[in-house]
Amino acid sequence: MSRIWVVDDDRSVRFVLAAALRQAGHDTTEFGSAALALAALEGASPPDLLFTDVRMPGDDGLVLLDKLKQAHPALPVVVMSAYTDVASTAGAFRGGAHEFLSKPFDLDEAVGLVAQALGPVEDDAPTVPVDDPAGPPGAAEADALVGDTPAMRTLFRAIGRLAQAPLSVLVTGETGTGKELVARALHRESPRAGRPFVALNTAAIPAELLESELFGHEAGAFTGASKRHVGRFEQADGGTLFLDEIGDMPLPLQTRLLRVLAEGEFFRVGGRELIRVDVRVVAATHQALDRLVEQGRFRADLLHRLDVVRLQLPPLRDRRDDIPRLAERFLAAAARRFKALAKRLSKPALQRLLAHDWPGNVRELENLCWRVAALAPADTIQVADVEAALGRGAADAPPPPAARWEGALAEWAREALAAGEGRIHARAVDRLEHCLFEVALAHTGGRRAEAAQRLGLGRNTLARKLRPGKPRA
Ligand SMILES: Nc1ncnc2c1ncn2[C@@H]1O[C@H](COP(=O)(O)OP(=O)(O)OP(=O)(O)O)[C@@H](O)[C@H]1O
Repeated sequence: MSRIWVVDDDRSVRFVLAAALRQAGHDTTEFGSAALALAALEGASPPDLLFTDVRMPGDDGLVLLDKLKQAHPALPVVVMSAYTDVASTAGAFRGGAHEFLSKPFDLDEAVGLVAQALGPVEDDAPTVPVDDPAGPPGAAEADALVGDTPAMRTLFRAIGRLAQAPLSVLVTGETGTGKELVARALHRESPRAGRPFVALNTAAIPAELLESELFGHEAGAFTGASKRHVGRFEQADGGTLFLDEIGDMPLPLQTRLLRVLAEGEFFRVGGRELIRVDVRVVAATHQALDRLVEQGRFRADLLHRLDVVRLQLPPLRDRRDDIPRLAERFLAAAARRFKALAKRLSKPALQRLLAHDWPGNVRELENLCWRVAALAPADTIQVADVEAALGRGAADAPPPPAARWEGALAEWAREALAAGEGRIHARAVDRLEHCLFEVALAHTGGRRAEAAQRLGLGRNTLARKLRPGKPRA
């Protein structure tokens, strides 16, 4: 039985939610305002989970969230709101909300969230369908790594052993091979399992926000920092911090991370209070970090610090024998979600799956299974269904690198034009050259002649362009 608090000024919402939670076996307490909940916290231990409305007289739900996160960073808070715009959801998640529930919400969904939040992994584990007539799989089953090939058995043993040791782990492997799932397993099986698992994808956060995302900031630390923000390191105190795509971390931040890992303490951005944390870091990358070190894009000493133990995940094409079981698992999950009987693969359809190369690895297989589960007309999946789904999959495959930056450039240009900015062409060319020169010089260890040659530029041209005073966007 878990202790759950419900904070909402709307008595009827409080009433129905608390009743549903009680019916699910939880011990619930209701509060009509943030102040009442905070007052109760003074004398009592915190609940296991708290639901709060956003708009309330007095302190609103986001202020309450902020205060709670300062006092109890590991407490999962579910923010409820009738206003589901980006500002509300972003505000809630920036404040460290565990989940955002749009009002009116389904009571089963709210109750299911509790099970998900208080399961062995405390963070944003994939949602388990709560309305499953056959009973939802436990979080452990939903998160379990499927694999029976020698490579995976070796991996599972390593995870079992490593989970107990307080060592940093570097998980490497192509995209979609299950790096995050491995990090979660390391946490779930570790003595830290009762504490938070916090994940941060370094590549998904703009460089200028990354530092405050990791280490937090004080109110007024920079323009727009109106409130104190508790960073991921603090949120993960006592638990595990999963740093995905670590190869994309900008160099200055790598230096800071290295220091924090060495000393176990840091200041929030703009802060004076020294924060001590006990965090196990699991980092992941799909890039060859050793190559990035050679190119001067990744600090060798940080690599050594993170790479105490390395877990290399095999691409799916190197463990094709796992494909049938994985497909079965994903088709069963889709069937549960669609409230239907699981579809089966015909022999030729399975052969087609086995023959595919899976550049997107397990994630690609998972997506394909969901597509055929939804689209195949009969209970038995035919090879034509797989072909059709693979065809669509190709369109969803990640674009080649050049197309990726062209897309980003187009987006930048659209925004600049919309904002009425000037000198767009000159600024774009300037940035493009700056980026090329930086990478080429890093690649050649600062040797300009070689950098020019590799770029296909004359030596003098490069020297001229690198001359100080050249306008920069
Ligand atoms: N061994 C596995 N058993 C079951 N499901 C798996 C396995 N490996 C991966 N998956 C599933 O495939 C999807 C991708 O896995 P995950 O996000 O862990 O990959 P990743 O390597 O971290 O990807 P990326 O590098 O793109 O971040 C997830 O939905 C995950 O649940």
